[in-house]
Amino acid sequence: MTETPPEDVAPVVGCDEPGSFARDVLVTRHPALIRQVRDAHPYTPAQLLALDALLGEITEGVLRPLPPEAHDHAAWRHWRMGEHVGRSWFDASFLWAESYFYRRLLQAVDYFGPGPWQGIDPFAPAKRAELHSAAVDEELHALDTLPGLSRADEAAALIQAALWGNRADLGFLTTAAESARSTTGLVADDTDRLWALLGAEPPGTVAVIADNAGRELIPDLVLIDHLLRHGHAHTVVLHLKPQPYYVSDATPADLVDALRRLARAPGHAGQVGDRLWQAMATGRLRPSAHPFFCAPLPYAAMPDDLRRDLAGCTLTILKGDLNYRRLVGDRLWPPTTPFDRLTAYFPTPVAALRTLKSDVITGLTADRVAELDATGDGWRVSGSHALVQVRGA
Ligand SMILES: O=P(O)(O)OC[C@H]1O[C@](O)(CO)[C@@H](O)[C@@H]1O
Repeated sequence: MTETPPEDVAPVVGCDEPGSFARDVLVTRHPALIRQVRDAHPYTPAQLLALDALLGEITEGVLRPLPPEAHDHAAWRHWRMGEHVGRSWFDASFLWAESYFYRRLLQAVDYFGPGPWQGIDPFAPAKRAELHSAAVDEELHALDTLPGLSRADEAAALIQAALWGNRADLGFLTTAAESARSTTGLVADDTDRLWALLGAEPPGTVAVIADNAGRELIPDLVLIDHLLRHGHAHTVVLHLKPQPYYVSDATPADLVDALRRLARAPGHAGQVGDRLWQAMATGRLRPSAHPFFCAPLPYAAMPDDLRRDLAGCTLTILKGDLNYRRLVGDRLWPPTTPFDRLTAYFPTPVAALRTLKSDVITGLTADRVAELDATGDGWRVSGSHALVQVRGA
């Protein structure tokens, strides 16, 4: 029997449904973020005016285009900006509206210049405060327990740390109630399959598509050190965002800050930091920041150069909620839709490590979904649940 391809039936996540999670992000989080950014730096009258105009536009107005002189105007035209201009923000898909929101926020604060504000990350104060917090001190100190663990226990601990590190997302924490929620469990756990894929001989190149800086990137880097050190990868390509995005997403500047924080830490964390510093110098850890990582599109639409770059890798590890949405297409799939089927297009085997912070979910059994729904705790969006899902070769 042929099954109906799920692509034909699953709607793209939109923002127009009253009471939906996506609509709430636009109605509540984006205005809150603009207010936060307003106070982040000593902005000029023109920048404050531009931020206020953006606030008015996203709440009551219609979507406006990027200025024609913007360096990426052509890219956004290609990404269908024209179709959205003059319409309500709520008419756009969730993925498109969020991505464009962050681009316009950077425009308002002159991030791309020219001028003195060029390259000043509006989210840097929040990222920096987190990176230098007592919580990170404690997490770095906790790494001193790793040398006492067996290789298998260390591997398991590092996957858990990288997985739950995804919960530390500054955008997600805009609403205080959410930060208070506790974690419960994994809705899917393919960790064994992940390690099986990482056992390739000889070790090849592993791609890691990073998510957040600071408290998420640090455990990611510790995992990367483990992969390099124990022969799971000869080289790791770490894909970062080329510009500030979704508040805390890691840019190359955030990678540098995290490496410095690790390298200057006492104990085991410092040793990890030194090794990674060295791995950067030898090219075994290679950062990359392709513009497509800030595009408002699913990964199925990735450009050929990125596809070619990834295609040489033995595995791609994707961190976080947004990467998961882009991986499976940001559609409201029936949750039992096979993850393998939806990710078959991806040029390498994939492993998604994500805490659940939006409606999209795939690859579960009907019983598991019923069980989760019965808890009534908003398991899809609250960040209380996580998953490790893997598609092999
Ligand atoms: O940092 P992550 O895990 O990608 O999460 C970002 C998530 O936050 C949101 O921007 C808002 O909750 C989601 O749309 C997005 O998927």
